[in-house]
Amino acid sequence: MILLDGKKTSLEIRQELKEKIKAYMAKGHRAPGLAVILVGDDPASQVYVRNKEKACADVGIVSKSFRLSADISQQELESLIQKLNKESEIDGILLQLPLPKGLDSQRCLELISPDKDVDGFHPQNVGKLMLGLPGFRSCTPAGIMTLLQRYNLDPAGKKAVVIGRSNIVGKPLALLLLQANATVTVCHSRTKDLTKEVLDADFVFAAVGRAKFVKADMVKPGAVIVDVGINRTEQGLVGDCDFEALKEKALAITPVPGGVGPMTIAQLLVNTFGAYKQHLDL
Ligand SMILES: NC(=O)C1=CN([C@@H]2O[C@H](COP(=O)(O)OP(=O)(O)OC[C@H]3O[C@@H](n4cnc5c(N)ncnc54)[C@H](OP(=O)(O)O)[C@@H]3O)[C@@H](O)[C@H]2O)C=CC1
Ligand SMILES: Nc1nc(=O)c2c([nH]1)NC[C@@H]1CN(c3ccc(C(=O)N[C@@H](CCC(=O)O)C(=O)O)cc3)C=[N+]21
Repeated sequence: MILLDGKKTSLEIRQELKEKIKAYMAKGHRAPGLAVILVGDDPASQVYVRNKEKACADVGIVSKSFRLSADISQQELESLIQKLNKESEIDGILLQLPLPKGLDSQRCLELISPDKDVDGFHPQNVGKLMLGLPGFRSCTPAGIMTLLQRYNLDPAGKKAVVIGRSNIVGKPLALLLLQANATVTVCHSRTKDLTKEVLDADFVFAAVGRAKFVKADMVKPGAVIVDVGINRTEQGLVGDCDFEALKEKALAITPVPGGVGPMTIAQLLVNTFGAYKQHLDL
């Protein structure tokens, strides 16, 4: 079994990025800048935002965090986004999701300038993904594709099953796999015979949000398994896949923690550097 080590791979990517940013700064350019907006006090979101800040500092991206109270108005949040859109030293804007009730996240995401949309959530970037045009890609799916590439696991011509169809993971992941020439099936809560679909797959991607949802008897021996799930249980952080049972059967598998999560953060840094280079060229 090959352990797809997202932690290690993300550190390699971060090291490479650090060198590139250093080279830009040595030429006299400003540092790249990322604005992170966190509304409310959801503990999980606070952990992610802290991890993102640390990762930025480590590679030389200046991160500016905006921690707003849960009772902020839609209007106030929109004004902050509009202000950040205009700031020349801010290359990327990340609005941590989910937002507290009463705030319209879709409206906010559409307000973020597409050239600063390092999360790849703006309809313009989503459309570009659909068309196969260059643009920002959602960090989790893009990070997963990079992880597979670094382990020389090519889904071209293979059967890929994605469980989950969210706008941030399942749907964009399915499009990236299609672009990589996989034959893609997307499953969800209304899928009739999930086991039958998953048993057929050479590559299984689980983004469901239910602890140990994918069991060993659901997958074909020799499949590649990518576990996106982050579930906080009494036994700690658990993925959507039953890792202990699946590791015997899989050709390769991602752990949780230490798999997809760190790759998501590395991709955010890569996207921010991409936005920075575009902004310097303008
Ligand atoms: N590691 C990382 O970087 C990231 C991890 N995550 C984690 O990944 C998981 C998924 O996140 P996200 O995509 O945002 O989740 P959502 O809750 O938005 O989507 C879950 C999907 O799973 C489907 N689903 C639910 N129950 C079943 C079922 N019984 N059978 C088949 N499909 C089912 C849903 O179907 P339907 O559409 O029909 O309701 C839905 O499409 C979560 O654990 C989240 O914490 C998320 C983002 C990044
Ligand atoms: N605008 C926006 N963009 C996002 O990309 C976004 C978001 N909102 N909202 C929430 C989800 C979730 N997400 C994760 C990122 C890193 C880890 C991560 O680093 N996980 C570590 C463990 C961290 C821990 O201990 O909790 C790991 O898997 O090893 C997990 C989940 C990004 N998301």
